[in-house]
Amino acid sequence: MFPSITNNNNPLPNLPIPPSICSTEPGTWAYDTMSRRVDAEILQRTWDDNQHHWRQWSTEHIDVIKRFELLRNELQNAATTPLQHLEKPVITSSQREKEYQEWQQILEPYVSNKDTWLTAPWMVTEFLVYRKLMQAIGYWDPQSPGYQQDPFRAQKQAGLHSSIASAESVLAKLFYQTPEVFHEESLEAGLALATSIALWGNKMDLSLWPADKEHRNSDIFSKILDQASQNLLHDDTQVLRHHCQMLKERGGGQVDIIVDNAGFELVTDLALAHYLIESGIATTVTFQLKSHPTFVSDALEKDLLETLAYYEQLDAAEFPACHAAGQKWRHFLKEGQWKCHEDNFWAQPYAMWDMTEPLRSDLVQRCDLAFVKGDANYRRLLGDRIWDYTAPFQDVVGAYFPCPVCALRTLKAEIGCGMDAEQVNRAQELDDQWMVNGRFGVVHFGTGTHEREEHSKARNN
Ligand SMILES: O=P(O)(O)OC[C@@]1(O)O[C@H](CO)[C@@H](O)[C@@H]1O
Repeated sequence: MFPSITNNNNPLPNLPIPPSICSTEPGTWAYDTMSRRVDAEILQRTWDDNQHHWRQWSTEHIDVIKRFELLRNELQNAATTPLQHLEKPVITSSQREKEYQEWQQILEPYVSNKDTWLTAPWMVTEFLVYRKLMQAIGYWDPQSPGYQQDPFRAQKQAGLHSSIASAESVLAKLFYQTPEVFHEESLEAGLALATSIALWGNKMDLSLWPADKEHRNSDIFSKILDQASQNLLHDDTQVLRHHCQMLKERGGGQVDIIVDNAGFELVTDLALAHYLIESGIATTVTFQLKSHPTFVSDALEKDLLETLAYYEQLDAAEFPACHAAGQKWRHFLKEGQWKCHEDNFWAQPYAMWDMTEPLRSDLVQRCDLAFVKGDANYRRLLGDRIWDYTAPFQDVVGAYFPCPVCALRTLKAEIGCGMDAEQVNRAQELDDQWMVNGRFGVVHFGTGTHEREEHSKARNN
């Protein structure tokens, strides 16, 4: 078995690497996703939202509808359709060439092995759906009417607009009802609240909970936050607090947020980033974002900028906390306290121990703490492999990650580590869907490889 698909010399987990999750077992979430859900729910909804444009777009140059239907057809026959390499795209930059070559390398073992959409690792096939969708609409082809067009735009906007009541309540709670949290020396209450908001924001994922206008006026999120502590299956908030305290005492560090979904979850990440700057934990927060639309709601830089623009123009009388936050966020961005970075790696199925360059070296040399948001990113932290649920997070992730890392994840896939056996038993007894319905969450902290300390020691000697 090959633990790595890039054959690099990156550090690996500290335990033997278990097999990958595939989508061959009926009754599992992976099987349901790849044999039904991506086609019948996700691509069907994408069709409903886009068919009007696509009918107009199909030109002699690119038949979007035909290519979209070919993809759907493959997925409708997922059990018998072997994976194929991607079509050679229009190469407009060295970045595009690199991305294409990386996909060739990712797919090669499964194409050679004649694996199908179900027998290849789930992580690879699920990311491939979205990569093929981008190719179908000509997302990178300047001649295509689909060039740089986000097929999930309507759903992302609905997510942003429909969650405004929840956002107003949560931003008021963090920034106005408890202003002392910013100045508190111990970081006790503020960090716990800000991370809890960002963690449970991950529950509101559009691919599972399609947004609609009906919810605009209801504050669903407060109820979720009220149940937060009883639904945590592992909580490293205290260890995280010690690390953040150290950063604050050093005058603030460079903190990254490896972002997951646009819409409400992104607002909760912006709230966390806001807290990190104002509390003095961070001098800079870098948002690590996807380089193309994927997994329906995953955020790109343009989604973050649209969110900010939407919040700052909200009526200050109706939504005072959202409006004020929007203005503050604009200031952070303008002053360089917030930065955005898109990278192909975040939209690819590599295990995180196969992180590509120059991203990995950047995290080693620059980043003092990376928050990793959401389920799909967490799956990649674990290489989407079947670890024992009780395997320590430090051995699985902390041992190889290029910098100190904190995962904030609600459970939406049958995978996990770092949980006490009693907590796993409790969740199993309470809910037979405990691994996939987003009801339960974890806060995990890992030290990372300490390469940065080693580099600076070597420099100083
Ligand atoms: O990353 P997120 O938004 O928290 O969750 C992504 C997700 O909805 O997609 C996959 C199934 O399609 C699972 O990893 C997970 O359930």
